[in-house]
Amino acid sequence: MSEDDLPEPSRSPGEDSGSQGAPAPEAGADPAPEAGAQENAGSPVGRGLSRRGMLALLGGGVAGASIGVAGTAAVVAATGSSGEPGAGLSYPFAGAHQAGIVTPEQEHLHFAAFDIREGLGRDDLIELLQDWSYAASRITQGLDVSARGAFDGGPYLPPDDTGEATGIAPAGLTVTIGFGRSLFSTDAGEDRFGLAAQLPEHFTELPKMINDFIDRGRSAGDLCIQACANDPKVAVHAIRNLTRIAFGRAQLRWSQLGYGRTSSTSTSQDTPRNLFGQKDGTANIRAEEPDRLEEHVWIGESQGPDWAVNGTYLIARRISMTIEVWDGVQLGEQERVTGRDKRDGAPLSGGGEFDEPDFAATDASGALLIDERSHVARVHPSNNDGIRMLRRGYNFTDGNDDQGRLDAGLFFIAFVNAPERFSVVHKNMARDDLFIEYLKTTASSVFLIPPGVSEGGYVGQQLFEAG
Ligand SMILES: C=CC1=C(C)c2cc3[nH]c(cc4nc(cc5[nH]c(cc1n2)c(C)c5CCC(=O)O)C(CCC(=O)O)=C4C)c(C)c3C=C
Ligand SMILES: [Fe+2]
Repeated sequence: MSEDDLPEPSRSPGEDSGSQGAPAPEAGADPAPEAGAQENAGSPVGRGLSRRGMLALLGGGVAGASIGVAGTAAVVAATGSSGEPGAGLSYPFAGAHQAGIVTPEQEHLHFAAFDIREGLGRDDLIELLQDWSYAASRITQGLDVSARGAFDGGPYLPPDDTGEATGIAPAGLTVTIGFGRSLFSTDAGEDRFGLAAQLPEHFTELPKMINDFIDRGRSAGDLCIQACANDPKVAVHAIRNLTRIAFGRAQLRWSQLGYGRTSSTSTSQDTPRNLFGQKDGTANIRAEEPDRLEEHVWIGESQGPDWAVNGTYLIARRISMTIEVWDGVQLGEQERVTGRDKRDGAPLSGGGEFDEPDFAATDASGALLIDERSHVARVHPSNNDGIRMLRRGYNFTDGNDDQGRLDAGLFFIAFVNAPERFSVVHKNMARDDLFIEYLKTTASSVFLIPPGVSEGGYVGQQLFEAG
């Protein structure tokens, strides 16, 4: 992918030849009045980073350093040269919905939540979202975060881009940006960004569940970024560089790495296995099911508000799985708990993997073939007012405890058009799902994922234009 394949970039101060001869801004100086309102300001691809974004890449305080360097070369991270699966694959950043939801689920995740720095206001938030949109529109196409990138900023400045994705990007990278409830109103009721009136009525928190041991430091946040890619380094590069751009404006609150998808979001994908060895994602909503997506995933006009239509809610739950306990459980019991055959993922009522479970089917003695307390029975739409969700989770393994047990599990991600609908299913699961014995939830978050970015827009623009 060459930079020439992208819409003509506009020239932002100090970023390329357009700034030749311009006075070098002093690092740490307030942005010029016009900063953030650069030429072609509508286009995330064409905008360029704000002056503050560029300063952040310099480390936020290189006293006296000039950033008015004329850099003429477009820096391009070569695509598809590593031989990694999907290395040359790219998904557009712009669209009706954000990428990273129905996009065929990639193999690796780096998820991050951020808090906006105290004292910052609405314009600062908008500028950050513009900078993130600009950088995301580049890195998802295999480019460096800025035109100067990893190598063309000259020998006397830290490079704009950290460089580790060069040669392996974009690897199917998607960057999905979301808003926490605290962005609209803090727990103390503070309206830091003049957004309280825009808080959607459906944007509720999840109730506490049985087996919830929630670490607040690993939950929630003002903003989130979900970076998914088919190469782990590309996903980490995305979060690392977007975090750098946010320096001085938003601070990383928590982050989670995930490996090996635990779902399928397209009919083109095989069903993967989770750390319990189960086929996971069989009955998921897929990109090829537009009616189900409209009904269960995308925020519709009747749900609103208008600015959020075509967006969705992301539920993230870090669920530790007691894998050593599970590993000692007999195969037949493991299957009873799940309600599906472990080898082929078929429901215990019979048929193949993709056949619907028959919860009324019995054996010769009259016993139900699928236990009423099995996971599949508890979470099935027929037991939950027809509610479905789009699951997009990942495995995690974060070391071990002092008894030698792995700290491993499922970083569960689901997209629904109202958190309350997720809670209905979740309550049913928490109440008497046989699975609960093997699970412990250590973090829980809800983020609103605003609709997609139009050519010429930035993530969340609809919200800020709404009032
Ligand atoms: C409340 C939402 C859910 C949580 C939390 C959850 C955790 C969880 N699930 C598995 C493993 C499997 N889940 C499966 C199906 C399935 N799970 C949910 C919801 C939650 N799971 C739904 C809605 C469904 C689909 C139900 C249906 O329509 O049939 C399956 C079966 C295969 C599949 O369809 O994907 C497995 C296996 C784990 C390990 C886990 C927490 C660690
Ligand atoms: Fe499940």
